[in-house]
Amino acid sequence: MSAVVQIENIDIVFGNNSNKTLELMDAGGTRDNILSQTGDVVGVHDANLQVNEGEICVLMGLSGSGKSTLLRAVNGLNKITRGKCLVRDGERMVDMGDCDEATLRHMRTHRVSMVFQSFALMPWLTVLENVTFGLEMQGMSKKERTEKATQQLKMVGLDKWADKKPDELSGGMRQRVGLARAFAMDTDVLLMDEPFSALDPLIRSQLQDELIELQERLKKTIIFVSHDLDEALKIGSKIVIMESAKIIQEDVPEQIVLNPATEYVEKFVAHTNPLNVLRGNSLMTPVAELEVRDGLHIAGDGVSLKLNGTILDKAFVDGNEVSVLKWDTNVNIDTLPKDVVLLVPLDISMRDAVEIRYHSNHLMVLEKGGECYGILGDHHLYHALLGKHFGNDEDAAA
Ligand SMILES: Nc1ncnc2c1ncn2[C@@H]1O[C@H](COP(=O)(O)OP(=O)(O)OP(=O)(O)O)[C@@H](O)[C@H]1O
Repeated sequence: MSAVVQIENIDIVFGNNSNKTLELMDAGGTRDNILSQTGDVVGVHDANLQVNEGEICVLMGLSGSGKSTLLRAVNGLNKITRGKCLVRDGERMVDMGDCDEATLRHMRTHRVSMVFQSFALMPWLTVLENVTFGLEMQGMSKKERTEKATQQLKMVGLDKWADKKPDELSGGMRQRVGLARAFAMDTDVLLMDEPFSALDPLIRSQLQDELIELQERLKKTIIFVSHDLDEALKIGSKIVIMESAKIIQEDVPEQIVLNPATEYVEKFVAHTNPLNVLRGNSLMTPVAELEVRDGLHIAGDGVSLKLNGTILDKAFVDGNEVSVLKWDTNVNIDTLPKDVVLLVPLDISMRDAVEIRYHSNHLMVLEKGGECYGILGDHHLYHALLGKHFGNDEDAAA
């Protein structure tokens, strides 16, 4: 995978005694300790992070944990005290903390753009002019930039509002203009600092969906700051958790929920909705762990399975054979018959699994490439809903 942003051992210190502060940081001093000794605030402490092309990397953590400080290092808005923040510029990597003004300007106009929480629109310009503004800095002709901006406004459903001023728009619409402006710049990297947090939940969820959709089409590399884990899990392909200026966990969403690295992460995770994150393969009981009686695998809830090697041959409910039906996301769950055993994809989302179980009478068998991997029943789903899926809880086996 190719890195677009490569953060290497970054420390960011606010204050006038950075040499002394770095010494104290290296000696293991805490933030509070350092503040009282030097008066400096440690914004980021020894952060390492690689963000690859097409990823949405979400920086998550409590207020003051250093998310915005780290984000702002990527476009050179925050001075890096020590370490490197490399951003790809064609064939080379530019160190945003150690480049001349012209390079920094080039990077900000062509490689890295930013969407702010406060929208940061210019109130005296129209919606269209707000979007074309950055394109003018890129040296684009008037005709070209009007075309491009109109196209981006269309993408966020605001082309009819092009001539309005920002104060004639709602908060959600203004943030859409902010998104259109950032996407119009067509930079490889988009930095988004809590862009949706000022919006009400419905609009927020809608904009999250739109961002995911836009990203699928445009394949940008996005670094997104949020203090809402549900938002992070929904949009992030990678989650980075920060606490007290340090990165304490970096992983894919499902692993953050299944294996929180510390109590701090566990506290965040405890309040998330597992339906949106967990998948069948991390909840199931593997076929190998099922009891075998008289040549049948006992799946539980009255269901037993006859396997031919790893292939499901027959299914029985209370000793009577029932049909086996394959389900995938192209099949409408509402149309599924009730008295069948369903073969579902190994990585089925928990939301689909719960919905299937709501419509059918029996547990599911997880398959991939025709081979059976495990079973997923009520016990597994309740287990996850109750947050008992942390660690290696033995109780997970039905
Ligand atoms: N320009 C600055 N000057 C001095 N201290 C700063 C500056 N910017 C940030 N800090 C400090 O650095 C620490 C990290 O702040 P930062 O804004 O990165 O946190 P955050 O995780 O983004 O928080 P929030 O979710 O509240 O925005 C805080 O203690 C903050 O006070």
